Amino acid sequence: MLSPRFLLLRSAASVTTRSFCSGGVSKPGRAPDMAEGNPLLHVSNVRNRLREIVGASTNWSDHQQAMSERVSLSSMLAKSQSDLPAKRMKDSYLEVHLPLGSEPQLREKYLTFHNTVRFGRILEDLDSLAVLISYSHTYNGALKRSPLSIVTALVDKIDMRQHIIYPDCDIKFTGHVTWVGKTSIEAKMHMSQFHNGAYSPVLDATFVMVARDPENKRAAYVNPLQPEGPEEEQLFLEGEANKIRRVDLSTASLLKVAPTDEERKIVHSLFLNTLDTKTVSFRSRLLPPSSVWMEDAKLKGLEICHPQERNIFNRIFGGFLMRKAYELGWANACSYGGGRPSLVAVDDILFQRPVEIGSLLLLSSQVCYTQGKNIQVRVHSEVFDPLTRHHNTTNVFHFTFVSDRDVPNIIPMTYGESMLYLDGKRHFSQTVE
Ligand SMILES: CCCCCCCCCC(=O)SCCNC(=O)CCNC(=O)[C@H](O)C(C)(C)COP(=O)(O)OP(=O)(O)OC[C@H]1O[C@@H](n2cnc3c(N)ncnc32)[C@H](O)[C@@H]1OP(=O)(O)O
Repeated sequence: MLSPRFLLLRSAASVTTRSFCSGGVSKPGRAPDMAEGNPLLHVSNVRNRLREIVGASTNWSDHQQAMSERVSLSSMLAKSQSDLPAKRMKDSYLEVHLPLGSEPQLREKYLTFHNTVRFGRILEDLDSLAVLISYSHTYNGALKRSPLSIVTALVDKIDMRQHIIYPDCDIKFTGHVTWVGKTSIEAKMHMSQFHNGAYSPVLDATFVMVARDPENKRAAYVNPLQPEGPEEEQLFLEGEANKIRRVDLSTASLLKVAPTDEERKIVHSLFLNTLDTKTVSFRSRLLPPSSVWMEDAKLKGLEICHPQERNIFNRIFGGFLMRKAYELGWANACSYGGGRPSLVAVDDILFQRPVEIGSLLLLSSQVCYTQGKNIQVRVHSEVFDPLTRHHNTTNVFHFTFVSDRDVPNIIPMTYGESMLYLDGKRHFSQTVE
């Protein structure tokens, strides 16, 4: 679904003759709509808007006061979903600009050493946008503040449609709600970049957001969604199918059930390939040529969760967690493959529990599956409480990278590692399907 305004911008963009983004061209990658000062939502205003919607504090010292003010909004929550008016997809449609071409001072924050765009920053922007889209869907003009606390539950999928993101070309995000349950919302977003005189697609993302009460303690109803026309009906049906697929995937998780017959054969064949034929022993294992033991393909990190990284509900911002996990995963893929890997897909990032401010966040990345030039990386994050010494998983992230060369085969040694390998293979197959 495209709004008339979006169509107008696309046609304006298509008349320019600028060829490509390079440092030598004046005002490279500056889209006409940005150049003419079109008053569209600037990426840096998304978070300010979110703060206004929920009444979040701008100073950490005021956060308790802001939180207690929000508690009083509980009485504004709907008692059932049918008490809320149905919304259309266009009610939540948003278009946000990241003018890297028009605003050179903005580039610094997004720039990598290799003169590409930091994908971790894009993940942060997508997360904020998904939240704003969800608030647009649940907007109630009669209320000054929204009583809902909308959090990211899952990044279902991010498909890269091109690997290069230019650091000096304007970027545009668009998106809207495509499906709702009772308390959950699916938002689809698209990112495109102004290049060769027109916007071309860079990525498609699907996030699932969950609405909670003002204290973020229990689920809260969201407005139903009324699709209009066959295109929107189709999006809604896909959302329904996505929900069923997620349930099926979680039911078939290798943490709950045994691998399939075919998967068992794969694990056994990997095992046989590592046996030392000279010793006829189950215990003596040899690494096959051009291979790496899984144990040797890990990279770990620690984050101290400072107030600066808080979200509007005074927990750690999901986008920050994604950025940190992505950068660790990328560094691991980089050191594993020996080249500079590009991201192919992000899938199934699960936000299992919130990360409190002040937490010690342990991030652990593992290359878990390889095929040709492809590297599948899993990043696990957990908070560690130094007083109780308890560890609690908060997130699991899955990233698929492609290297510029063939990479060594990753080989599991233990049964647990074999399950990680199969899980990685399942995720990889999903992304290349
Ligand atoms: C100021 C600058 C920053 C501005 C940016 C603001 C951005 C704010 C966004 C964030 O940063 S959020 C931070 C990252 N996310 C989190 O910390 C969430 C951590 N996870 C949780 O708190 C819980 O796991 C969660 C609330 C997501 C789910 O809790 P429950 O498992 O108890 O949920 P419940 O069983 O009550 O189900 C509620 C709904 O969620 C759905 N759900 C739960 N887990 C899901 C999942 N994994 N995938 C899809 N849907 C899921 C579930 O189907 C159901 O939908 P329906 O009512 O529509 O049927």
